Amino acid sequence: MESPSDKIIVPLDVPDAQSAIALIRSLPEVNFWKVGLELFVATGGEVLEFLKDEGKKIFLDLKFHDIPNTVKNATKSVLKYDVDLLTIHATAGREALKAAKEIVLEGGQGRPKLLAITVLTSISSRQLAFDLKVPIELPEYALNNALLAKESGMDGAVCSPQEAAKLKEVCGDDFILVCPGVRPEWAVKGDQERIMTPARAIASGANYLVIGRPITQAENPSEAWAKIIQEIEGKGNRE
Ligand SMILES: O=c1ccn([C@@H]2O[C@H](COP(=O)(O)O)[C@@H](O)[C@H]2O)c(=O)[nH]1
Repeated sequence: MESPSDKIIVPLDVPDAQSAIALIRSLPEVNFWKVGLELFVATGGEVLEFLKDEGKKIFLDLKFHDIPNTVKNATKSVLKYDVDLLTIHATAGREALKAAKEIVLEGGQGRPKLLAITVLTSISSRQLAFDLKVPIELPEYALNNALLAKESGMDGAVCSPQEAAKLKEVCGDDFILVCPGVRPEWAVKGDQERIMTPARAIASGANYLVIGRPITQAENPSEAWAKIIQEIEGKGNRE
């Protein structure tokens, strides 16, 4: 059985390879790292190669959102990095999602697993309705996007832990749910809108939690990591 530490993905939201490598070295207990837009735009594949050499798992969170042909070719370019997870916005549409899946299947490695972004965890119900003018409730919209992703061959979705239980129930156990928007009670929310504590997020059905600033910006990141693991194990949380 997977231990809580296998379920936590820590984002390398730093501006250069030097800072990324320092962070990776300072947290040897972390096995799964996320490389997102900030670091990938700055460094390309450099840190991905370092992570591979260190035997770490990689979530490449590039959140593709483009026409099918571009998503297909960008996914093809990702194959050379041999990463574990890759993200595409569900709102890129059915054809873009299917095109990405076809390219991964053609690659024959069974990787990366493809995850669709349902609704960014920084978006509130109010923003969805008033800024983005989406005329349905947020949980229903997230579920709709997850179902579109599943029908299009995606392996899973990125969602808020607040939507995880419903998405698991409807999309099934083998549909991987990766949840950012995770905040221990002692951490600040920052720009995240739809949050939940780590223990509750796991109990709600999240397969993986993405936890960044509560760990990486902590005075002692190793202690913050250990505290989160203890809270998930039920030793020390107040839930
Ligand atoms: O809906 C989404 C999709 C991706 N993210 C990414 O997760 C981390 C969260 O970091 P924190 O510091 O724990 O807020 C970050 O890299 C985002 O790009 C997300 O937050 N929400």
